[in-house]
Amino acid sequence: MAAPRAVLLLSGKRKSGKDFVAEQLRSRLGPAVCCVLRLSAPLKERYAEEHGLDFQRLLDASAYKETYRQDMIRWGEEKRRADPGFFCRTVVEGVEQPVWVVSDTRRLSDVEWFRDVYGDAVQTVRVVASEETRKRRNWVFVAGVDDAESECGLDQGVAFDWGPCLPPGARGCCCSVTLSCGSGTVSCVPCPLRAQRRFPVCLSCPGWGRCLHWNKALTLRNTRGCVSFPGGGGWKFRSLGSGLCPCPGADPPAGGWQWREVRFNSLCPPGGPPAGCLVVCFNRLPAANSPRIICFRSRRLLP
Ligand SMILES: Nc1ncnc2c1ncn2[C@@H]1O[C@H](COP(=O)(O)OP(=O)(O)OP(=O)(O)O)[C@@H](O)[C@H]1O
Ligand SMILES: C[C@@](O)(CCOP(=O)(O)O)CC(=O)O
Repeated sequence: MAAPRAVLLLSGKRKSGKDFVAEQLRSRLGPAVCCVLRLSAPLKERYAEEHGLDFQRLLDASAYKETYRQDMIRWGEEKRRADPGFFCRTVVEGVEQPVWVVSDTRRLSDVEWFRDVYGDAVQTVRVVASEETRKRRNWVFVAGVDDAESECGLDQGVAFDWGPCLPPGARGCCCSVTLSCGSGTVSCVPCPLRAQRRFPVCLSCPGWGRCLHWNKALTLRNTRGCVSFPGGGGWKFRSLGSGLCPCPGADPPAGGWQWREVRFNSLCPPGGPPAGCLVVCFNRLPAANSPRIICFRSRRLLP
């Protein structure tokens, strides 16, 4: 088996479109170049065998699959406890194409396995759809599934290489922002990424966050005039109040945060954004006066 040139690990909530995106990639690149790997395929196959079910029906986006999801999760987690790399090893067996798209990465242990084995070839991709869209695709919240590791295992802890909020043509990020509060403490923004509920994201922790309520939580001053929103009239950055972040010393300083430097780049600098930067990626402009969606990717704590 040849080593892959690229391994794209797709993750995202149920009905966000992971399989759809994976198929798009495969059809654009062609089956000789790209193959779609599903960690859940060997899981579903064995589960179907053991439980006398229809394996093919567990593979598609059907109600049939959803009936068994919770029990498949339980069953798969038992297997993973015994051998965390079991499903990963099984899906890569005999694959010859140079580009692999793993369409259902759900757990940190899966990301770690691929990174350990394939190193820099691995790229993490977050697929995101709004709750409304997912509902239109027949998603309904199920306790024990949507609030469990299977759905939330990668909400934190991975700084995704690719996200949903890049403007057309941008790679990596569309602007980078350096934050300083003068005292070196960290700030947090409330973030509804997880099931649209507000939860704290610490800017010192790597990972993607998304702030839908920018007026309440995060506003920016567009110092260079490179990015503007219709009807916005400039951006401000406000104090967020306290009690949002679990990290010690995380409260914003008196008077709120200030910008030390704001850089807007159309492309990420080679090697990624400078250390200590908060990388902010802006979604396509929404209609005037609708809530702005600001996605950000944080790096490390600023000095
Ligand atoms: N961008 C899109 N445009 C149109 N339809 C889409 C798009 N993305 C997904 N869909 C449709 O939404 C449904 C759910 O998508 P998909 O199965 O890819 O989601 P998923 O994230 O893989 O879900 P699951 O976690 O349940 O496997 C499918 O019927 C798919 O065709
Ligand atoms: C049981 C499970 O593999 C089902 C995944 O199905 P799908 O990717 O939504 O088609 C989910 C999990 O492993 O947690």
